[in-house]
Amino acid sequence: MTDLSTLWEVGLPLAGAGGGLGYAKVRAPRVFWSLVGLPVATTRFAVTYRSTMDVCGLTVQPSRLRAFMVRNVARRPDVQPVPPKVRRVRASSTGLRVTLRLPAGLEPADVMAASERLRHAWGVHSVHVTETKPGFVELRMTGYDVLRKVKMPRGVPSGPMAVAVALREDGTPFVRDYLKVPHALTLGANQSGKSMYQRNLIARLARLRVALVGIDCKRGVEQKGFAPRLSALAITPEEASGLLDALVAEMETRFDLLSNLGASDVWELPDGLRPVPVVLLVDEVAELFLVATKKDEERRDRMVTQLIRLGQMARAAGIFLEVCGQRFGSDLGKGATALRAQLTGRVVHRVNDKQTAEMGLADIAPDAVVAVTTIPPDKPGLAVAGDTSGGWSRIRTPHLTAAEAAAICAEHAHLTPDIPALAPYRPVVPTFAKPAEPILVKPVPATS
Ligand SMILES: Nc1ncnc2c1ncn2[C@@H]1O[C@H](COP(=O)(O)OP(=O)(O)OP(=O)(O)O)[C@@H](O)[C@H]1O
Repeated sequence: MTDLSTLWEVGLPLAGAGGGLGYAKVRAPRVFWSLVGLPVATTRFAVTYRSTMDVCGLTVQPSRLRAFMVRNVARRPDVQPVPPKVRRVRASSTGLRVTLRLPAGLEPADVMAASERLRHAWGVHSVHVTETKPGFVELRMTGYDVLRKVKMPRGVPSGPMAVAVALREDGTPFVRDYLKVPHALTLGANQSGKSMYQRNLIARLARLRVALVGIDCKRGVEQKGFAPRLSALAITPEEASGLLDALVAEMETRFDLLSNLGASDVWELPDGLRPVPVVLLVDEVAELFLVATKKDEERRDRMVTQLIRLGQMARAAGIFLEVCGQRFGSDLGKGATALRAQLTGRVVHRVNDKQTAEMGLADIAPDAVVAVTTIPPDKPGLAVAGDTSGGWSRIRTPHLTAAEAAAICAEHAHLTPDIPALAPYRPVVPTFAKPAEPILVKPVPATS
């Protein structure tokens, strides 16, 4: 029997009567796309490429030399407009990727502006346009909504600190590369999928040679399950304050080492001398800013200062920040916006108001703010990821239960590095006592 949960809506281009191409929406398994939709869409692309580019306004007038050759050598009276040259076509389980060389007179923005027209012309779910190098663009076409049920593509991202944590709507993985973007902020309302994002991140990082450090002031409800793979965990604001002090001390020790060895960055050191990279995961940053008494205020100010110091300097020492929260504006308290400015990787899930979306994205990718406000509540895990280049994309994490993530952490517990400065915060991993062996009593007959 067909499992209805695996059915996908596939735009299936059909050859209609009279040679015209029709378009039918059918409910079909995802594999159907690979078996039928993809070959049909590829053929349709190949057959209609020139005419589609022409009607979508993506052709230019031929050069004089070309026009001369067409008329006098090929002996054709009409000289056709020239579309971009197709340099490469690659098919994948989610769609097609086509590399185009743009002729003089066309720019990537022209192709981007026509992407909606191309999508309809070829009957695919989406067409995304990316400039790969000057003069070249890549059309990424997907045959169905890849974010509906996320399946990560195979293959590992390159780089010692890079993990594929979610899928982009163009079918490519969203890679969190700490060497490119050292610190990041994840925002979202209740039930928007923030914990799922962190869970995926931890599950991927757990496999690398990296120390994971958690701050989860909700008494550890989110992060305690990952204890076997955590080098340190703080579950109260008091512990968080001590842990941040310890991390700053560790950063200073690492700078002493760099200075003694004449290096400016831990990645310049040979493998044997390089301190293990540390990723600090803060579950709900607002908890660190909350104050009830004057004494709390001092601790809060100290913690925020330490976080800002880590944000400003820790990258070179191999310490990276991954901060999560519902909101992150100046209303949190002193130092909030200074800290936010250090967290340049931004992932914003569904939020309760436009203002929160602006807190997350307005300073780095203003166009993305509107995209955040359109995230529907019935699609938890869907988010908008922005980067400092002003670009942004819709992403969604694969579904991963807390138990699955905890199992991955337990499996990779042997990779957990010991960092002496953080030793007082190393979580105690609960060991469950083995049930006692049942005592076998030899039955004695009642009559004996
Ligand atoms: N990528 C996803 N795919 C499918 N379901 C998801 C995804 N992300 C989150 N969910 C579901 O949405 C619900 C809320 O997710 P999650 O706990 O991560 O949200 P949250 O933002 O951390 O919420 P809170 O702030 O209340 O803790 C969960 O039931 C989870 O299973």
